[in-house]
Amino acid sequence: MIFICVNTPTKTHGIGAGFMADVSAVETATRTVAKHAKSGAIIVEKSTVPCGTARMIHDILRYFRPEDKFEVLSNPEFLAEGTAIENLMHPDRILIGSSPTLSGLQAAAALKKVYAAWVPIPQILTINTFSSELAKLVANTMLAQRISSINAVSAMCEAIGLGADVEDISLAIGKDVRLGPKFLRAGVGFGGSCFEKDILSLAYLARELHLDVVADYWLAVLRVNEDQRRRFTRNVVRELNGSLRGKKIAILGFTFKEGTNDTRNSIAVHIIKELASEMPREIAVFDPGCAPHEILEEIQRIGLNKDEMERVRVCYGWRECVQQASAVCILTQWRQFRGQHLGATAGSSRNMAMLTDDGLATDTQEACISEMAIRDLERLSRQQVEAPSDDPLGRLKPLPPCPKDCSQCGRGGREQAQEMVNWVEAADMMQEPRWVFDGRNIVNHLELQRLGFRVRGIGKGQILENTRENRGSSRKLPKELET
Ligand SMILES: NC(=O)c1ccc[n+]([C@@H]2O[C@H](COP(=O)([O-])OP(=O)(O)OC[C@H]3O[C@@H](n4cnc5c(N)ncnc54)[C@H](O)[C@@H]3O)[C@@H](O)[C@H]2O)c1
Ligand SMILES: O=c1ccn([C@@H]2O[C@H](COP(=O)(O)OP(=O)(O)O[C@H]3O[C@H](CO)[C@@H](O)[C@H](O)[C@H]3O)[C@@H](O)[C@H]2O)c(=O)[nH]1
Repeated sequence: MIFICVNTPTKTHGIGAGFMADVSAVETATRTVAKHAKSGAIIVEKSTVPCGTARMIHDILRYFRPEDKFEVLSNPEFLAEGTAIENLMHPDRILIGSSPTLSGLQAAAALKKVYAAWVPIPQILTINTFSSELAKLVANTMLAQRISSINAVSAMCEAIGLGADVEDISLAIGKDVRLGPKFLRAGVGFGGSCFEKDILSLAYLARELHLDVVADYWLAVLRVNEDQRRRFTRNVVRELNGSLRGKKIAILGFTFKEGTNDTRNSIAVHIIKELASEMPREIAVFDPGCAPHEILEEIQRIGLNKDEMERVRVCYGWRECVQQASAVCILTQWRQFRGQHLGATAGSSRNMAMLTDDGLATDTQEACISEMAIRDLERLSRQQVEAPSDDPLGRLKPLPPCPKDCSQCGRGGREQAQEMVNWVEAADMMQEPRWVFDGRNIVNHLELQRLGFRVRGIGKGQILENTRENRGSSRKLPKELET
């Protein structure tokens, strides 16, 4: 069995540029396979590809090896970055697409047997090749669609004000078993190397099939995502009185999501570009998962002009980043940003209501919940002892520890990069008006306000109203910032 897992980015030139998936790496890999594979080998297409790619692989093999027989299966990968091993060991499902011929079904059965070594049989689905290829694109598009839907709601909450809180809405609708609680976390939008390219690929297919309304429907998911991050940048500029000149902006979080060092198509990249055009004194960037030189290389690719680029500084720790900043923008959901002195729960007013001045829980319902949480924890830890190991054959090797002078860790070493943000200290280090723009709703907004920060989260109608009242300002904003 030969697995093809090469990259399939969006085409950047020629027909379909900006939409169609570029399958040239699959094509090249298939040629390599054609050169070396034993007759009868099963070729497993693991890359995310447009419908019909398995047939292309089959045609290439037939062209180069007309005498030999190969089966081509579609077996899309569903793992998410940061949880790859967990997703591999405990997948929701395994999808195997084959041709409906006897040899196709036999090949599918052979691959099923491989997975059956650790995946329960009912979770291994065998379907036809085209459905399998399409299912992968649809799965990613629908996950992204949920994020855009809740982000669209967050925009409405902010506009409504009056305490409308998107986190409360996520909680409320997620309890409906038909909707479920996952992928309802509002934020500055989704990034990464997969969602955008797969939506574009699905929309391109719809357009090719002359289904323009369908294509536009899927593309709206991306439009909401772009609007979400632009709205975030507009809000930063707007709250800083319409101009960033002379101000330092700290960016906490550069990777497209927590638990990875992947910066491909990160929301931070787009936001830094937009903020840089406002000519701030400095944009300081820090990410606990990403080597500073990698951040810099990625920013150099954004296409900032020389003047803009000179204003960007990549930092080795949060202190250096927030020092003298007028505003902090949190763009990735790293736990380190929640802070030493703040609760682990997000910035919802619902979570805050239970805290008194000394931080003790007063609400009996919340107290009850913590008791239940402790019981849950106990139950989980018991289950874990009984649960099968993630590595029953002992084949996974732990990563060797990082050397002291590791270039990936940078100047301050890994410890500095991993340090929790101390918001009390940050308050002293920052400049007025000490804004925190919480693009992932992860910090405790009330506690930060108590420390003297002005805080703006995503989809927090109430906080916007409070902030305005606190300032007692009826300042008129430039027209373009009002839109
Ligand atoms: N990254 C993810 O979390 C994820 C999850 C599910 C599916 N996918 C899909 O998996 C595929 C790969 O994604 P990725 O993120 O690993 O991409 P990647 O760019 O990180 O890795 C692709 C690798 O393929 C290699 N490669 C390219 N052409 C080759 C050739 N002809 N022969 C041998 N090697 C070749 C590249 O050198 C590179 O190491 C894509 O189709 C992607 O959509 C990715
Ligand atoms: O409620 C949510 C969940 C995620 N995100 C953002 O969405 C992006 C993507 O997150 P996630 O899906 O967890 O990471 P990926 O590694 O991109 O994984 C997706 O893309 C992979 C590649 O195709 C698929 O295999 C996975 O199933 C699919 O989840 C990140 O920027 C997240 O911050 C949100 O904003 N809100």
